[in-house]
Order: sequence, then C-alpha cells, then structure tokens
Amino acid sequence: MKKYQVVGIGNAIVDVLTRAEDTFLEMMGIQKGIMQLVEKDRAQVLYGAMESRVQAPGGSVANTLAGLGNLGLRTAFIGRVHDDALGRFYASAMEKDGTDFVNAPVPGGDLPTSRSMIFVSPDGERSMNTYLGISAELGPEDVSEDVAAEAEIVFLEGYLFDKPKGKEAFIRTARTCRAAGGKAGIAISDPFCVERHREDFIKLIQNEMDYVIGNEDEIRSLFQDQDLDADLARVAAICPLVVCTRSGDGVTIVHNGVRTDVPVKKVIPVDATGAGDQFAAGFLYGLATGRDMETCGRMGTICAGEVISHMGPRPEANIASLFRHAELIG
Ligand SMILES: Nc1ncnc2c1ncn2[C@@H]1O[C@H](COP(=O)(O)OP(=O)(O)O)[C@@H](O)[C@H]1O
Ligand SMILES: O=C(O)C[C@@H](O)[C@H](O)C(=O)COP(=O)(O)O
Repeated sequence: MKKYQVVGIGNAIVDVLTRAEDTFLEMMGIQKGIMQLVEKDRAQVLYGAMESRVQAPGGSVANTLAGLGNLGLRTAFIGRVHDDALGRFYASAMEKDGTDFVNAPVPGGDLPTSRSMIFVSPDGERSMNTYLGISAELGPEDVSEDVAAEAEIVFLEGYLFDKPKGKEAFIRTARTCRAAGGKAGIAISDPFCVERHREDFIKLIQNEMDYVIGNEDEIRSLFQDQDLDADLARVAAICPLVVCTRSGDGVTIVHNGVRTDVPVKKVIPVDATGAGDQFAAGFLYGLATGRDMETCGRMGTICAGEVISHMGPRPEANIASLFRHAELIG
C-alpha cells in the first residue's frame, strides 16, 4: 500500500472573493469567467476595489485535494507559499482539511504568498484575477521523490505550465509517479493557458498522462475541431481517460473509447468558484477507490453541486454523508 492515494501539484493561492455586477467587471476591464494573471499594482487596485471580502484557501488542484481530504483519502499537496501570515494560514488550512502540505513555507525573498481576487457575478460565474507571487516559483527541486513515488494517483494543475520551472516540476512528478506504478493526470485549468502552450499540452497528454479533466472550453481549446464530439474524439485518441465537465449539462467521460454521460439538475450557482475542482475531487475519489465511470461521474457531480451552493472553492458539508445519501457508498 502506498502512503498516498492522491498527490496534487499546483499553485498555492489564497482566494479573496466578493460579489460584483457585470457592469463593474466591464468598468474595471475584467474578462468574465476566466483566470487572468495580474501584476502587483493591478492586484492592489482590484483588492482595494473589493467590498465585503471573504478570504479562503484556493488554488485549483489544491481545492481538489482539500475535497479528497474531506472524504478521508490519504492525500498530499506539493505547492509553494511564503512564510508570511497568508502562507501560514494556507498551509495550516490544508493540513486541517486532511491533506499533508509537504513543503514548508519558504522564508526570505520578496515574493509574497499568491492571491487571486475573484469577482462573483449575479449568475454565479466567477472571474479570477491572480497575482502569482511565490507560488509560480515552484520548480522540480520542490518535488520530493518520496512523495511522488508514494502516490497511487497524481493530479497536476495546468496553470503551472505558465512557467518553464513549473513544467519541469510537473513532468518530474508525473514520471516519478508512473515509474513507481502510479497514474498521472492533468486538470487543463483554463483555455487561455492552453492557448499559450498548446503544443506542449498536447504532447504532454499524449506521452505522459493517463487521464485528463477539463471543462468544455478547455477540452475544445486543445484541437479546436468543429464541435465538442469531434474534439472529444481527438483527445480520446491520445489519452485513455478523458473527462469533460459541462456546467449545467453534467459531464461526459470517454474511457478506452466508451462514452458515459452523467446528467445534473441545472441550477443557478451561488458561486461557481471551484465547481471544476470539486468535480475532480469526487471523480478522483471514485477512481482511487475502484468505482465504475458512471459512479465516478456521479460522485463528481455531487461534490460540484455542494461547492456551487455556497461562496468559496472548498466543501463545507460532509461529502461522505452526501455520497451515502445518494447510496454511492455504504
Ligand atoms: N449551473 C449548474 N447546475 C448544476 N451543476 C453545475 C452547474 N455548473 C456547474 N455544475 C457542476 O460543476 C461541474 C463542473 O462545472 P464546469 O462549469 O464544467 O467546470 P469549471 O468550474 O471548471 O468551469 C459540472 O460538471 C456540474 O457537475
Ligand atoms: O488558481 C487560481 O487562480 C484561483 C484559484 O485559487 C481558485 O480557487 C480556482 O482555481 C477555482 O477553480 P474553478 O472555479 O474550479 O476553475
């Protein structure tokens, strides 16, 4: 038995959330529904413009790990925070949610812990403005062989692709895990991230990944074929397990050529932040515990449904009891 069932690697980001009208987004030049990277000055302006801020530990794959920790799996997260108040808050929140935060907060240097200013629209859509401080300095030296080789499954955050060091960290994690018999997969994270690194993403998925998870825009951004079905077929041709989340239309899974569609009851989210991340938590819980694809998909939609019912990217309910209620676990 390996020490960890799931190990994640990604940006360690503190989310600062507030509600905003779409006219406010336009006025501030914020693009709705995506993650934009911002510099320090703009981060300060946006932070200052936020009313009734809520602060919560975030980071896409870290959110997924927190969800898996909530479900009681053995988990660890590889990420980088500064040894400042936000960084210590972040590391201890991760541990409290049941996930080992394996890299100690880094003292010295002048890059602070990363943060994302997230504006939640009346329709629940979230628009993220991320200031990548120390988190984006993550490199291969932060990946301990002991952690990566001790993972049954690793889950990598596509956002790390924005820096060469992140890419290296990523590939080291995947290769170490797979060489020791584990499985590696990626959350595509954002269509604009694919735009910046399309060829590398495709090569990585083809050569190094056992599974890939993304929303419709993300899956479609890889090959940009004529429609979703054509794009799914293209990705499925290079990766044995493709999971495409489709907001209020549920999820489509293609596993070894077999397609499974799991519907959801469409709602207006209170806050869509973390929908994809918590879907991944439920799905990976299913994968790690040997469930069939239909069950994995249903577990994912239950986790996503919980997180979009409140502000913030991590679960507030006891997810195992939601699974029990849906008769997915005993
Ligand atoms: N409006 C909605 N109604 C019901 N479920 C939703 C809704 N939006 C998202 N979800 C759930 O969250 C999952 C992920 O949402 P999606 O928008 O595809 O991902 P992301 O947050 O990465 O953009 C969906 O597969 C679904 O289970
Ligand atoms: O990674 C970021 O820039 C913001 C994260 O901290 C945030 O929590 C997030 O990734 C939300 O994920 P999503 O809404 O599931 O894409």
